[in-house]
Amino acid sequence: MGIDDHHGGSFAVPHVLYARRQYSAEMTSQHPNTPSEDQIRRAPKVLLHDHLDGGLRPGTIVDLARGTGYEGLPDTDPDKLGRWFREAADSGSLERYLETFAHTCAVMQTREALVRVAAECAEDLAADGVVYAEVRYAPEQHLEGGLALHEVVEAVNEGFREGERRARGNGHRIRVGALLTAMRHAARALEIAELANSYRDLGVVGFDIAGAEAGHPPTRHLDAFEYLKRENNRFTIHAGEAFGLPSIWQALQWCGADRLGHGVRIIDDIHVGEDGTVELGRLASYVRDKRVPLELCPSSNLQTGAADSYASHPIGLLRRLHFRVTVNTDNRLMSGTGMSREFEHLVGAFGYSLDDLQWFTVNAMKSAFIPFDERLAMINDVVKPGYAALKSERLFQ
Ligand SMILES: O=c1[nH]cnc2c1ncn2[C@@H]1O[C@H](CO)[C@@H](O)[C@H]1O
Ligand SMILES: [Zn+2]
Repeated sequence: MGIDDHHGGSFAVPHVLYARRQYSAEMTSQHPNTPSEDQIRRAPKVLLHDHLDGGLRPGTIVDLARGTGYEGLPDTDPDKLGRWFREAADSGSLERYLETFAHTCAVMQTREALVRVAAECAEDLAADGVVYAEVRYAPEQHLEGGLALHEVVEAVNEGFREGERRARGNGHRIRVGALLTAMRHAARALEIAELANSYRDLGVVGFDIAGAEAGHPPTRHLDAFEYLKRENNRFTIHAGEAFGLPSIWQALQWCGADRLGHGVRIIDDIHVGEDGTVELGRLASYVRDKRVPLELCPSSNLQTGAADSYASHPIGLLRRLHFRVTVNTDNRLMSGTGMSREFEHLVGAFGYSLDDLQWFTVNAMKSAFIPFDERLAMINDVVKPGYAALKSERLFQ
């Protein structure tokens, strides 16, 4: 059976792979480099795909709703509200998953709210051991309270700086860059791309498009991507999540995306034979040969129906085939997750070692949109020493 024989939006990975993976997971569970939960939390982590409006603390949503008079929340008890988001997002469809953002966006319409949410985002990521993050949001979704687009960007930037300061005060180091997202069903992509360009070197490191994928091809926003290329600016595109190879192909070959948001359905172009031999189609070969970064988000994929389980998530095969795989949270609130949690799921499913987690982290740092010399310094001076210190712990046990 081929990997592209999928039903109802999920992928069937051949049994031969399951069997082999389970065997190797058993073997590696005894491996001295298998990290504990505490080590995963302390490991330096790099996050490239995280939505600001998908990561609010439930208590903050309740506070902000009370302050602004928003009465649409499905619950005002923070614990119950958190559970509501996770369950409502667990719908098996991207469109239904996206409906939950109406509530978070509703309470993010003032300068104060945006500063607070951004500051808490940086603080929460830092407390989880994230040292570098690119956090995205759609400025056009935060104008209902009368803010102008540039005021939204400045409020979020102020929040990120405040969160970085607070994190430092708590003994954590983090650096956060913003990605400005345009909504793919709307028609403001060029305007948002121009906004991203005018705030480059001022806290904004790139551009993205998001929203429902089926029926909204990225080529609709070609003018925005061509503009950014002319400006030598960088962008990622949500592609290959709820829709398959044509979306990935357009994002890369028509739009010129530097990275793929998700890109998980590249698996449709990879054939694994009964005997375990692997054949890559032209597009999958291109993605691997050109080292196109895949911003994979395992928990999010389980909720939107893009994958069935962690153990059968295509990340296992893509990592084995040395695609430029990165691990991401997508929406921490809707998935009840964080970077440590995503790593824990993968360690549980695939028996990954600290070396594997370092590999994902170095991949992510290499693929970040900050300048090359800074990426290199983050890898050599922060990521590698951090993992080396963790790996050395077993010598003293
Ligand atoms: O996984 C996803 N796929 C596509 N769009 C998404 C995903 N997660 C969030 N958003 C969309 O991006 C907007 C800006 O952050 C969110 O409001 C949500 O509509
Ligand atoms: Zn996303």
